[in-house]
Amino acid sequence: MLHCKMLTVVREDRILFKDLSFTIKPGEIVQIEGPNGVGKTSLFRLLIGLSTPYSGDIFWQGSSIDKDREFFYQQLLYLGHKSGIKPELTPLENLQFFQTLHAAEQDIDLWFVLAQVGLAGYEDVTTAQLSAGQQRRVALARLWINKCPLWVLDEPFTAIDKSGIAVLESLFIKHAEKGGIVLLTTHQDLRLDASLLRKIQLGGVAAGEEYV
Ligand SMILES: Nc1ncnc2c1ncn2[C@@H]1O[C@H](COP(=O)(O)OP(=O)(O)OP(=O)(O)O)[C@@H](O)[C@H]1O
Repeated sequence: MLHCKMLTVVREDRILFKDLSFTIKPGEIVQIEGPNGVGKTSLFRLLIGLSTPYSGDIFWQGSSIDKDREFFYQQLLYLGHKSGIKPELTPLENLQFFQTLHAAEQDIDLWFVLAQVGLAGYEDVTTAQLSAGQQRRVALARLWINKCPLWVLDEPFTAIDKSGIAVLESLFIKHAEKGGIVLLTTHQDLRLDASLLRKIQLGGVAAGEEYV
């Protein structure tokens, strides 16, 4: 379970959000919503330890993440605006690299994974030569091989076409069914059934959504 308690973030003397609290249970897919600049990425940066809140705390499995950050990071897969892939390596080598460095499935067929993200036939091409969407797909392929329960995905669908988004939505459902958590931001309209997707609105209240 992920619990954010009374988080306040200030940037350049401006309060982005104040006393933000929410809890996400295993099996939930949660979209943080809000207009450009409202603080979605800033919230995620708190989660991954790239910045600290002005006040408040974040709890994972009942303990403050400050108490055992190493444990928390082992449980967390983060995908940010920058894909974190190595352009000089092939898609296959990128996944092998990820598999070696992180808690990842070792027995999974990486050719199968690359086919899942629509990169069959591109396994051995230098990633730098791929299109923007294909490069993003290389980064997203990590979702198939990681073993982390908590996925924090900042705009995962950037440059991804409609069929790619549908494949990812199915993967999110599978992850949630196994007790995982998907926390994401996107400006795309998701096709996930409303019963499967919880929305948390930053910076205002929209109909049918939750303001925290
Ligand atoms: N390190 C920083 N120093 C100063 N200001 C910052 C810093 N990081 C973010 N900000 C400001 O905080 C605000 C929120 O930025 P953030 O990236 O969290 O928004 P966002 O909701 O993710 O936006 P978008 O939908 O455009 O991705 C912006 O006005 C940004 O300029």
